[in-house]
Amino acid sequence: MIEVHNLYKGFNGVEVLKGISTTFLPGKTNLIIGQSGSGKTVFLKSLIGLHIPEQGTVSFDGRINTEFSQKQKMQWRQEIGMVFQGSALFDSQTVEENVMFPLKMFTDKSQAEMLDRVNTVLTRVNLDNSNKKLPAELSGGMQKRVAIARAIVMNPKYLFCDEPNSGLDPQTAIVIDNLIQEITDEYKITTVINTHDMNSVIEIGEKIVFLNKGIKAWEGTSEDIFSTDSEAVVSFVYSSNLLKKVRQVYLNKTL
Ligand SMILES: Nc1ncnc2c1ncn2[C@@H]1O[C@H](COP(=O)(O)OP(=O)(O)OP(=O)(O)O)[C@@H](O)[C@H]1O
Repeated sequence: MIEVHNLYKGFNGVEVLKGISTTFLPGKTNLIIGQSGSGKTVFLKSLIGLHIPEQGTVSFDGRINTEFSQKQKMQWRQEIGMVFQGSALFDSQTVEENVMFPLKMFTDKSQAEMLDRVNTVLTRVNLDNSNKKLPAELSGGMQKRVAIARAIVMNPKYLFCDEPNSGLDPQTAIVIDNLIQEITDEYKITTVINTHDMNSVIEIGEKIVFLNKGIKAWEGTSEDIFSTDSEAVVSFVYSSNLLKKVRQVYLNKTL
């Protein structure tokens, strides 16, 4: 389980995260949602140590990440897979080289062992026969698959995804969401996803944390979110006229 306690982070005296506490469920897909600028990326980066919080703690199965020794930090880094916004693949490297990168960096496996592992995860994300292609030769959805393969190649305990659907059409976005959900279930990973895609909330939100102006304004499940009366959540969730109408018809509630 990932436990966050009273997390504060700001820049140049301006607070962005204002005392966030929550837990992310083990072996589940946990979503962080909220409007643009609500602090989702800063929060995600603070969880994985790319931002150092001014106050508060993040613990991974009871281990507080800011208290790690150098050796423990290296170990913990290897337990984390990350899918960055926009995939963040190395443009000049092939699919195979991109996915092999963490293995080369963190392990002393032989080339044959690494290749075997790379092929296993590429098959898992349904990307056989693309080993020698460059990212530019792939569609956006295929690039996300490569990014997911790279994120799971080290068999991580925790998977963090920053807007994994950005730039994808709605149908491809659902396929990528489902892939992340399947991998989470299969490998029992604790997955944390930043998104503002309501389809993701419906499809894969086993736990949802809603941020509003750097504060955790609500948390619950994808079932609860459509019936909550929290004003901030309602105005985020029902931001489209179509959903406003659905709310009116099915829940007999107006905004
Ligand atoms: N390195 C930084 N230095 C200064 N301010 C920052 C930095 N990173 C983020 N911020 C500020 O923190 C606030 C929250 O940004 P953040 O990127 O976390 O929002 P977000 O919810 O992820 O938005 P989006 O959905 O558009 O990606 C913004 O006002 C942003 O300008």
